Amino acid sequence: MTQDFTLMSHPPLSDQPLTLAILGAGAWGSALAQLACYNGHTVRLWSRHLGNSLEETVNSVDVLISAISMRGVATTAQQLQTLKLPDQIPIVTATKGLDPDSTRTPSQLWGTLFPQHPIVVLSGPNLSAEIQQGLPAATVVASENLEAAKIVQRVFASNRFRVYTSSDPMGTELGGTLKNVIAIAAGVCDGLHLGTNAKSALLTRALTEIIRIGTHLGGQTETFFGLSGLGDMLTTCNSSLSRNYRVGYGLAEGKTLEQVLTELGSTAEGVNTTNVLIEIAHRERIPVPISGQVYQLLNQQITPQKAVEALMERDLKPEFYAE
Ligand SMILES: NC(=O)C1=CN([C@@H]2O[C@H](COP(=O)(O)OP(=O)(O)OC[C@H]3O[C@@H](n4cnc5c(N)ncnc54)[C@H](O)[C@@H]3O)[C@@H](O)[C@H]2O)C=CC1
Ligand SMILES: O=C(CO)COP(=O)(O)O
Repeated sequence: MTQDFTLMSHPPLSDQPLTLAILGAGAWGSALAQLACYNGHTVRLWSRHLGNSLEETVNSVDVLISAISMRGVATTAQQLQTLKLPDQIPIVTATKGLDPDSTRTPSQLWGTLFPQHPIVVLSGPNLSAEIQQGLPAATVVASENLEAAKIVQRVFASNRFRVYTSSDPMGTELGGTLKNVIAIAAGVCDGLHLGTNAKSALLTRALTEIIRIGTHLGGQTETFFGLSGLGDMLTTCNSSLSRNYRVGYGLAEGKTLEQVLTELGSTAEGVNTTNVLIEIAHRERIPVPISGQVYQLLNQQITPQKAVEALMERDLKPEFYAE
């Protein structure tokens, strides 16, 4: 049994109504389903908890969208490989995380398992609760296959959701992924009441750190100044709607990580992303001072106050220098 969604729709900006499969019926999958239904598309929503058939869900769809948490991406993609996907349909990944086993991004996982399909990354400053309320927002759809990105752009674009295309999937994906680590740091900063100057310093230096890692891994510098980079960082680091921000805030209040995650009861990708990022940074010798302190904090190696001290007392240097 598959679940077909039809909510109140408005005249679509897309050329014709399509049938979409959305995998993951959590906060983000549901918000994406609402946006697609608003444009008159038929949405089949699948999750392991709904108990519906994955095979029936993907049968004859025009676009497949994954909004599964990182921990479910590899197994779900492997499960899909055993089924028949319609030829060459775009696969859209909206997950913001890094795979702990391979240290790869979701789009890399999908691309390896489905080489015949164009892979499109969807990422931007998109707190699902605001989108579900119908508030205006913008996002980026990025792919090496620009035609596929344009199809996805038309699927979601409306008077409440502005969608830009990009030809830099890696940069677009990493911006949304790495800012979750920084959102934890921003939550700590606000939870300790360090003030506006400290927060601006943190976010500005964090953007430099994200660009250093992101370009090393293949993203383009300019992408990190766009919606999926700086844009998403500003949203997530300034909103108590962000679960990653709430993790940092809770730790600053003296709660344990376990306590914070239990209270949250939902996905905070930044915790796993920090651990995987530090593994990559050690392996590739990339300096990541802010993420390094978040790592120590999450792994109970340092207190929030000591993490701030450690960042303030680093070696003095010019603001901009060549690596
Ligand atoms: N909530 C938001 O505002 C946004 C979330 N995202 C990203 O979307 C992804 C999902 O986030 P949410 O929907 O908020 O999380 P959620 O916790 O509300 O939902 C997670 C979904 O993933 C599924 N899932 C988890 N483990 C699985 C497994 N092992 N196998 C199969 N399915 C599994 C769950 O059943 C659920 O449908 C995350 O990577 C998040 O960073 C991106 C943009 C906005
Ligand atoms: O990615 C998000 C907003 O763009 C959602 O942030 P959280 O996962 O921290 O809630």
